[in-house]
Amino acid sequence: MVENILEFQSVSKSYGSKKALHDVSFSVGAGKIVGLLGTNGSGKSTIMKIAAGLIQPNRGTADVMGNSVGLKTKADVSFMPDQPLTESWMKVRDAVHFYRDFYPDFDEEKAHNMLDFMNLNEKERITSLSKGMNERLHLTLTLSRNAKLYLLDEPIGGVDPVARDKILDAIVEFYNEDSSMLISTHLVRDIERIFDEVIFIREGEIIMQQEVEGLRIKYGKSVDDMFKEVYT
Ligand SMILES: Nc1ncnc2c1ncn2[C@@H]1O[C@H](COP(=O)(O)OP(=O)(O)OP(=O)(O)O)[C@@H](O)[C@H]1O
Repeated sequence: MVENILEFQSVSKSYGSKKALHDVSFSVGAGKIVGLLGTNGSGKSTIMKIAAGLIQPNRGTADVMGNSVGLKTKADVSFMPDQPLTESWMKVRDAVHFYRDFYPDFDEEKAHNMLDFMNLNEKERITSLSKGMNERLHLTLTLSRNAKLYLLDEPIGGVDPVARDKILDAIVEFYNEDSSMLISTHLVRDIERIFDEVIFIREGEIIMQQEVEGLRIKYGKSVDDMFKEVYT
């Protein structure tokens, strides 16, 4: 069995002359939910896009299940980008069918159950959904694949605090424990309860990877307290 589902080793990435990641190394173990925490522009989305195989690092290696990120690993990875992938003409139902036809590992029954849980109407047009409802839909589509690794980029940025709790419950409930999850966010306090481990990133560099339990015991602090301390 491969121990690390995702592994970055000394990854650097620049956009033109702008450095986004510098010598980034971390891993996501099997069965773990890991928070990727950092302020705006710290490099979270860049990490997600590299892991999803959408962009290439300039230096270093990124592996999923022991394979270098590429065509082969895309089948193991379900990515929820911070911008929706669906088309404006679609109804919720069309989006589900689109994913079902596109991904062989898509579980349609799970999608219907999750849509119910999320209070989403399958007849609704995607263009008429609010930002928060759109996020619920994309989370549903992303989690309804039977993937090894789920990458969620800011999954709760657009939803109100009450709905956030519901969405986190959905992540925990519908998450398959044989797989792993990397979730980027700067809304640390709202989401920290679901993390096994957290990674702090600042200006393109990893400054800490720690088990949440360890953090509480070693420093006597919540992840949110630690986050505020590191970033202010
Ligand atoms: N396509 C691009 N072209 C040029 N610079 C970019 C591009 N994408 C990202 N950057 C820069 O790279 C750095 C990291 O960006 P990234 O989007 O990875 O951060 P982030 O932590 O996801 O931020 P946010 O929380 O605001 O989404 C930022 O300085 C950003 O301006």
